[in-house]
Amino acid sequence: MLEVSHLSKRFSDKYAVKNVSFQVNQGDSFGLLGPNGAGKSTTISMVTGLLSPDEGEVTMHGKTMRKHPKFLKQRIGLVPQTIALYDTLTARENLEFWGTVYGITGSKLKDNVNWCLRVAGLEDNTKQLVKKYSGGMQRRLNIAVGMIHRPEVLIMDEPTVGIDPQSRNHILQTVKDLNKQGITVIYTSHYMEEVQFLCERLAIMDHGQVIAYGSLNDVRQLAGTLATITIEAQGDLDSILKELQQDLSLKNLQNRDGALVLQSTNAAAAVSKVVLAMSQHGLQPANINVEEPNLEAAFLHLTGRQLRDGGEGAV
Ligand SMILES: Nc1ncnc2c1ncn2[C@@H]1O[C@H](COP(=O)(O)OP(=O)(O)OP(=O)(O)O)[C@@H](O)[C@H]1O
Repeated sequence: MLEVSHLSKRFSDKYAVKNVSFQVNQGDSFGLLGPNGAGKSTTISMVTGLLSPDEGEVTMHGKTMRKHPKFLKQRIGLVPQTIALYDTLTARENLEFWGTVYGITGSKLKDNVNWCLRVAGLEDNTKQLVKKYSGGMQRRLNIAVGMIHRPEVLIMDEPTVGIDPQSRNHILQTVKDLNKQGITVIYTSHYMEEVQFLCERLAIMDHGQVIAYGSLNDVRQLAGTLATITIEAQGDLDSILKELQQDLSLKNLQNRDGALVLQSTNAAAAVSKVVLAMSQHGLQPANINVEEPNLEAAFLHLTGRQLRDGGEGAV
């Protein structure tokens, strides 16, 4: 549906984006993950037609941004990193203003405004001036403004930067709900937890280049790390340990103080195998804990660096 192929952009003689390619399918929730300065915003600016690439092409439904900018811009919405609202207007007035900028008028404008207010969860606050809104509500309205022309793809450039954890969780849930309603989402972030929570497919960027690309599971497992599963149960664990050791997909099985500990590349399948074996031996599993390999480990493996310093960005 949306194809980014071999995009490059230089500022002076330095590459901000170099040979970046990825594909976003209809209904995807696609993540663009990378540390500050990786080239995410520059990529997004080219995908939305705000910046012309030095090389490469952005194509949607077979039409290129270079030749058909209007066609693509009508189908792409952008939620910028900074809040772009008039705080002396109400939410409805802000949406009406941005709607007219897109050339939408009359009953279509009214319908679109009402739809945006509903999906952003702001229906009860339409008459309040935006300057009276909390930071989280302003962020939600900022998202709504990006959707006023009802785009097929909504691109979000780090929409949770600088907001409190409660508002962040609300925004993440809003994005998830929008995607469930069929809106294709491209979500950029330097928080791996957000991308893990929201996205099924992703590209990791570093120093202007895509260094990993694919499904969340594929990218997570680039580091080669296995999920670690711990299942506590009362009873004779040693007898089922021997049986489970026959299954080559279950690795490093141990009986550790009344808990079965094992590793696997497919945690869900492993848990159901162990739980089934336990119930066949009359054991009652309790406290199942799965530690999945994560994107942080994949980034560390690929670059030798941490994606972030830690502390921020917990979901
Ligand atoms: N207009 C510009 N002129 C010169 N250099 C730029 C310009 N825009 C971006 N850059 C540089 O290009 C590189 C990529 O920046 P970009 O903003 O795309 O990264 P990012 O991944 O979005 O990071 P952030 O989250 O900090 O915005 C950085 O080194 C940045 O300093």
